[in-house]
Amino acid sequence: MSQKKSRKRNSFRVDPQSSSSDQSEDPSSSSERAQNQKKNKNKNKNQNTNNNKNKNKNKNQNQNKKKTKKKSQKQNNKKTISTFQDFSLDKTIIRSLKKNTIETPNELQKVCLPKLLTGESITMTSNMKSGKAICFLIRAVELLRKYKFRQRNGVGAIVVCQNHEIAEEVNQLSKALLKNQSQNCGVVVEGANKQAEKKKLRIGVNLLIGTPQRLLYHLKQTPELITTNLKYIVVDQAEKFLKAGSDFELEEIFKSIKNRFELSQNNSDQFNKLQIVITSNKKDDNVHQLHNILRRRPKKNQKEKEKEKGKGKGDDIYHYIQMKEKLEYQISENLTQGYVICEPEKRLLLLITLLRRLSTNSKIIICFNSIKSAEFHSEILSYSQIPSLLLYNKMEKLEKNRNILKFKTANQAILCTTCNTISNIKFESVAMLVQYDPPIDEDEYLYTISKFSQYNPKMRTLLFLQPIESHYLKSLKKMKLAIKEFAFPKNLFDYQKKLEKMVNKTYILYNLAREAYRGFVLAYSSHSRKDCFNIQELDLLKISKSFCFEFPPKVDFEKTIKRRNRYKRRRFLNKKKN
Ligand SMILES: Nc1ncnc2c1ncn2[C@@H]1O[C@H](COP(=O)(O)OP(=O)(O)OP(=O)(O)O)[C@@H](O)[C@H]1O
Repeated sequence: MSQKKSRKRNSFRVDPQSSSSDQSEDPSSSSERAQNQKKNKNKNKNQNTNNNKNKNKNKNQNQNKKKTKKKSQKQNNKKTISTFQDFSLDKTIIRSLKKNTIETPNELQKVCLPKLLTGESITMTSNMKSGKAICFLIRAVELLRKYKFRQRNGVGAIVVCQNHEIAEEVNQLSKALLKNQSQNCGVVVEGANKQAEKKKLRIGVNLLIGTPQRLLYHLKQTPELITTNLKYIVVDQAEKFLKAGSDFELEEIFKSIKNRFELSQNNSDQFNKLQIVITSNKKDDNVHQLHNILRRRPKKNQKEKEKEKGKGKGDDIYHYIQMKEKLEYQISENLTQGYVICEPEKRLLLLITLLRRLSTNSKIIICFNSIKSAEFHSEILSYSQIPSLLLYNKMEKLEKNRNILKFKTANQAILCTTCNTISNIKFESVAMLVQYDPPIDEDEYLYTISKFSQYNPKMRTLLFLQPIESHYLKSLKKMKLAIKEFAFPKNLFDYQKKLEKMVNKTYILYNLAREAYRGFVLAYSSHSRKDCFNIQELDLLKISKSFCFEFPPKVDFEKTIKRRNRYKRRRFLNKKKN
């Protein structure tokens, strides 16, 4: 019994190797053992396959879990980004956004802001007024805050705008966003006093907004302008630069910034670290390529490009975000759109005649292409006993609000303004919108008309065009707009000589007229639609008559235009050489 017990105990303890030694000792039980071994082997096999199956199951389960996690993360991201707090922006920025009635981010901002806030360079393409400026300005303010910029640190961010109207608009938005911050912003544009700008730059500007020529001037001629701490550059509405053929000015700006970095010893690599943001209202292949051109990357062979593609490194190290390809506007069917073709010298007389006939019991808005022009016309209308209100973005807030309220509550009123100013104000019961200077392009025309038709479906619109601007009309008609020609009135109010005398005698009026004339010509020369608005074809003698001058006054805009032409010629010759 003791032996049996010991065997039994051993059998529990024996390992597979020792069993082979047992076989040699007891051959009669070998067949049973072989069968057992087979069974064990089969069992092991089954166990292994089961294990493998379990492993695969686990793998699949893990993968599924990961997928569901990612999905839920994405869903969470979509769900969570509903307010500006979700971007973990500073409270002060959110407060100033709220003050400007910007409480929830729109679709574009939900996509672009996270990328901008992580310091990525991007190109944003989307419809007009879709919140691009707000998006890049939030990043600028956040960046200046983060690095605790002081005036002595100089410029931390630059925004390049195509014309002074856009620059002023961006400046207003930046001022609103920087209200609770210790950083400041400044604008440098053509037509403004250079010495005053230099003085401001000497004291220190953290967010610098400007038109390309004036920016270039200060980069080259103002050594007190500190750019060694620059972190961020924005090119706003890049398609307009390309349309106007002024992208070479952008290249020059980036070149001189690079030179400035190279001159300061410690910052030789800083140019490559710059965050560059490009915005565009239209999808354009050239806008897509602008990033590499501005970065001044050396051109690569086909082989090098293919090699990089294989490694997963493209030439494009920035994100291209396109929200909507086509602009969608809704224009009320009851809206009457019209245009009148008018010789330049008769524009003002036509406007006065029209207003005299129409202004009883109706509200009329007149859009001009520059603030100075709006100011002058408002003044000259009141001298001609047609009282009018004035409205522009740069105005003092109190006066601006007062004028908006006056116009909104009046039964009969005339408002002189610029296109950019009124685009975001809700005006109701307006009888007529007069576009004394045509909007920059068809899209802007459509945008303003559709905005107004929302609140004034039975309104009339009137576009003033000169005979040399017939191309503009063609492009409007291509968009299949129901725009018809209004007959030119036979008896114009004969007032020209009186007006000229009045302007000549009154010092304030004369200065206003001169500034308005200058503003008009500068705005005309910076038009992106060169096929429609060609400064070379503009008859300055006739135009000066519409500003109540007998002869064109002496103003220094020719210098800027000449300089621009010189740049273009040089660039054209360089291209030819290459
Ligand atoms: N999330 C938002 N909520 C409410 N209003 C907004 C929002 N984003 C922008 N806006 C308003 O829309 C208007 C247009 O915004 P913005 O100037 O940023 O657009 P944009 O796309 O840069 O226009 P542009 O076509 O002139 O380049 C501004 O008055 C701004 O206050």
